[in-house]
Formats: sequence, C-alpha cells, structure tokens
Amino acid sequence: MGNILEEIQSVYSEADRLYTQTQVEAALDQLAEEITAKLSTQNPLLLCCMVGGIIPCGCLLPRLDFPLQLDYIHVTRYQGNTAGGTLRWLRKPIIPLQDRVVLVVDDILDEGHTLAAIMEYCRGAGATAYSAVLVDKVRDHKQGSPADFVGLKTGNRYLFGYGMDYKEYLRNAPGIYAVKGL
Ligand SMILES: O=P(O)(O)OC[C@H]1O[C@H](OP(=O)(O)OP(=O)(O)O)[C@H](O)[C@@H]1O
Ligand SMILES: Nc1nc2[nH]cnc2c(=O)[nH]1
Repeated sequence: MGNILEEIQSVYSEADRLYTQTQVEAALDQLAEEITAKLSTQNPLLLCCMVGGIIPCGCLLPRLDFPLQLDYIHVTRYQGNTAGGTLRWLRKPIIPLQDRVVLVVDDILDEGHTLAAIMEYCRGAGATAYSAVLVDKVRDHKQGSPADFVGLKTGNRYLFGYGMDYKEYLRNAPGIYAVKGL
C-alpha cells in the first residue's frame, strides 16, 4: 500500500497543471449556460457516466436551474489503466429513455469509443440524445461525433483531476493535470 501512495504523491507533484480550479469552474459556468439555453424547456434526463462523470455532473447540476431528472450509466474501458481496452457495460439507466431528451455527461472525450457507444445505446432506446463533456482531448482519430457541449480542450496527454483518475486515484484533484511523460 505504501508504494502506491508514494507513486500517487509523486505523479501528483510532478504533473503539469493544465487548468486551475478557477478556470475549470469558469468553464463549468459557461457549459451550464449553453446547456440551459438549449435544454431548459425540454424536461431532460441527465445521464451521469460513472465513475469519471460524477464530478462534472455533480458540479453542473446546481448550475442547471430548471426541471430535469437524473440517472446514471456505467460503462468502462480503461479500468484504472492509462490505455483503453474493451468496453464493459456495468449498469444501464433505470429511468426509461423512450421519447426523452437525454443529456449524457462525462468527464472526458478521448478516442471517442465510450461516448459513441453510449449515444448509440440512448438513441437505440428511443431518446433524442445530447452529450456534454468537461474535457475534449484533441487528437487525430476519434470515434463517433463530437460532443454537443464541451467545457475545455486539451492536447493528447493522460489527464487526471475533476473526475479523471490516475490508477483510480486523484479523481478529486482540484484542477486538470497531465501526468509527466504521458
Ligand atoms: O473516449 P474514450 O477513449 O473512450 O475514453 C473516455 C472514457 O474513458 C474514461 O472512462 P474509464 O473507462 O476510464 O472509466 P472511469 O470513468 O471509471 O474512469 C472517461 O470517463 C470516459 O468515459
Ligand atoms: N483519467 C483519464 N481517463 C481517460 N480516459 C480516456 N482518456 C483519459 C485520460 O486522459 N485520463
């Protein structure tokens, strides 16, 4: 246990901070304004993508001051690793999606596999689906469509903070950081 905590401490202290907490909170304000303008009269169902979406979604909710419902979906393909693998569906939403406007909220759009699969699932279940991500990682080959609402853009680095993990730690880091060398 000692070793992993030392590793986490060293990754945190050597990381590059790409966005401060103040900058992330400003981006969340802007994201919420855009979502409100588009969806405030649509009685949307928000789907929080666990686990990483929990912080962006939790930060957005009090900024979205209109009628909405909340459920969650759990799909994972990194599982504590820094490279993605096969998608694993761990939990589908309980609230029916048929004829609903759905807003899928996640921490990061990277290669795009996760969000593309979730959007396909939502549309297949009869929803009009939109997506919101705190971070869009700029890279050449992406799966699926761009997100409808994007908070911040970054280069192609491995990120943590505001929901994003390094080996399941550091999701709670108050800013967006890039791991040194990754
Ligand atoms: O665009 P992609 O390359 O598909 O990657 C993006 C996904 O990766 C992360 O999830 P992860 O599988 O790490 O699960 P987590 O939310 O529990 O961290 C993140 O939360 C996104 O859902
Ligand atoms: N924590 C984390 N999860 C991801 N999933 C896809 N890309 C990333 C990333 O840069 N950081």
